Amino acid sequence: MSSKSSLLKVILLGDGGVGKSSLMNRYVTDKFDSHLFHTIGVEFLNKELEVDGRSVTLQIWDTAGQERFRSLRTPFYRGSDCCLLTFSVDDSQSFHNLANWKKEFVYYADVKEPSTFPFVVLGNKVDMSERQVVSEDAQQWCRENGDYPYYETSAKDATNVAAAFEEAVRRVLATEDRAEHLIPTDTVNLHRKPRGSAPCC
Ligand SMILES: Nc1nc2c(ncn2[C@@H]2O[C@H](COP(=O)(O)OP(=O)(O)OP(=O)(O)O)[C@@H](O)[C@H]2O)c(=O)[nH]1
Repeated sequence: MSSKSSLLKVILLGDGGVGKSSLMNRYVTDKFDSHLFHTIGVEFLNKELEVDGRSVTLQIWDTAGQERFRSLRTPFYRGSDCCLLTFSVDDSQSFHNLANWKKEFVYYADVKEPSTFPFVVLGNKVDMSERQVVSEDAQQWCRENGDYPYYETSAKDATNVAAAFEEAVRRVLATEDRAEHLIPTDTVNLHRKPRGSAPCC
């Protein structure tokens, strides 16, 4: 890995029980617990990785999906570099609620340009035999909302979990690269002293 590592904050949002904590635990510790308790407020774990030759420390924030914990989670949205909107493929209501999750995030994270913010959508629990949400509907939602990448994951058997987090990192890095290219090179920095200048009278 190169010596310079970027710290990226990625936040997992979605209804209670869709598997946000399980996805974070699978990715960071490579473990799965079938008897997890509901998250209260937020928790986070760090993971170091290299994506396309760039070193990154991913700070993954797992939030409580239950409505009663809303006021405990929303203060942590600010400063997120990427948002993973998560639903469970065996729960159609969790899919229909994605729009509300996006809205809540945009408001509390104070996202200035939602159309260019890096969202990634995860349809979790694809190992379950009974589905309520078909891939085509999820893909269509992603297309209509901003061409978001869509990953069908299973925290239980690890399907696509690493791929989804790596895509999140790629999206953030691509957004940052675009922003850097947009900074005009002929701007004047008012805080920088001219080199070798005499003290002002
Ligand atoms: N079969 C299957 N079960 C899963 C998967 N991911 C999570 N679960 C189970 O679903 C239940 C809820 O998982 P959590 O990870 O606690 O869900 P959460 O979204 O963090 O829930 P809140 O903390 O309430 O927001 C647990 O019993 C998990 O074991 C998966 O990919 N497949």
